[in-house]
Amino acid sequence: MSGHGDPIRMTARKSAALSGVAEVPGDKSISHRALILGALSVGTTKITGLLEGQDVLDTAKAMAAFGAGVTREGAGAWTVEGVGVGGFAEPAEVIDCGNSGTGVRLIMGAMATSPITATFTGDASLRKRPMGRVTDPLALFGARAYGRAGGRLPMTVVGAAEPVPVTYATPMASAQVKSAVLLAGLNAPGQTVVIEKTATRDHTERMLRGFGAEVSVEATPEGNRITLTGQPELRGQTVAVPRDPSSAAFPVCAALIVPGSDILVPGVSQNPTRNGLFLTLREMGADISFENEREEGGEPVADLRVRFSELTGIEVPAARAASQIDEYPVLAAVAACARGTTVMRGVHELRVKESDRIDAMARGLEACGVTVEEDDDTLIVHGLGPDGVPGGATVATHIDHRIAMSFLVLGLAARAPISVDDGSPIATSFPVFEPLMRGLGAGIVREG
Ligand SMILES: O=C(O)C1=C[C@@H](OP(=O)(O)O)[C@@H](O)[C@H](O)C1
Ligand SMILES: C=C(OP(=O)(O)O)C(=O)O
Repeated sequence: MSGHGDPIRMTARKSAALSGVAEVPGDKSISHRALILGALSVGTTKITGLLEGQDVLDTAKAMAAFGAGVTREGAGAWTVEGVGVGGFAEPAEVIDCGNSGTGVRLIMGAMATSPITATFTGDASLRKRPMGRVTDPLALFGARAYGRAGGRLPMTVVGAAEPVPVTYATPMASAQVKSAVLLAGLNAPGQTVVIEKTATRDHTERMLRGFGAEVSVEATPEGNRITLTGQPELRGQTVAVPRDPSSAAFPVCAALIVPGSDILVPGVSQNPTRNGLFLTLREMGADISFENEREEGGEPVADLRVRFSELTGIEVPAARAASQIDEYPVLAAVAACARGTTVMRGVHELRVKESDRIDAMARGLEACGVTVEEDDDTLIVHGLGPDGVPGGATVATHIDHRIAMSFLVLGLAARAPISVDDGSPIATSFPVFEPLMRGLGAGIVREG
């Protein structure tokens, strides 16, 4: 949906201890991929636990527009009748990916090596985000892209009629770029290779293998070298989507900063390409125990028992950035409640998310009475300790779900309430955020 609806003003007030079980919904990254790989397979893919957030619903609609049969059978239960690699039909309508960078970039990759043309758009946030990072490598396969200045949406991609395989070293740590190249490589003859200096989330590689593609990963001095053999026959699968660790971050962080809290967050991914935040929080002194470690939906998971903790600021290494890239906003909120300074380095990529997240967090924290320093690639938060954050501000969320949720979490621990000007984007990734947080005892309300 490119139409961004009426803003929803929301407020969080200082909370009594949080308690209970926080069952967060399905992983957003895996949900997008389940739909796309299902569409590129022969036969039926049955998905359970699909995240029914707007980002993923927009991808489901897009897969139907490219010719797949996409049906909702029940809550989180979907089936996809695939068209096979190279089987995408030309969509008769503009593909609207709403707020989703993952959706648009992966779908561009998936269609770029078929002889079809598609036009993509999104909401006001997505239309500001750079697409050249994906269309540059797609051009090497023979695809062409025509967008607005700076490689912005709306953009038309003309797929390659005779695609050639590509070897591409990603210039930035981005699972979306890596995934777009691998998905394009599916319909190119021969081997497509992606080299990534820093490992990013590896769901595409894992799931491609699960759907029957040949994918190998080799550690080299230049980083991981991922090789895909083109033109496989992908076969429909059963996919049980595990819970989203990026959503789990919000109740986990809320429990850490609200005194007396003690909660359980089951089934949180321990995939090393996704678990950076939990390592960082432990280094800050967080009381988090990892119980019942097991595998769910092909991902290593654990139940997290989280208790309120007196936290200390740390230096978060740049090397960890990719494994917690979406968690920096809520980490910055937690850092405000820690004693001492938290230095987050290597975070430049945050500037090209749904908003410029370094700027959005810095301005919002300042409005709440927290001292912040930033440069292009660094965010530094001077913590005020538990019960030290004044709050009492309304923060601009810039159509960014993670900024909205981060400040609502901070409002649970601040001295005076914190409001966000628009909480509606929360529905893109975590549609049950409000009832889930209220179920733990958090005072989060809609205004007006
Ligand atoms: O591949 C994915 O599913 C994602 C990759 C990350 O983006 P980048 O590839 O831009 O780092 C992340 O921020 C996004 O929420 C989901
Ligand atoms: C960056 C995010 O998503 P996307 O890039 O898919 O819009 C996110 O969910 O934090």
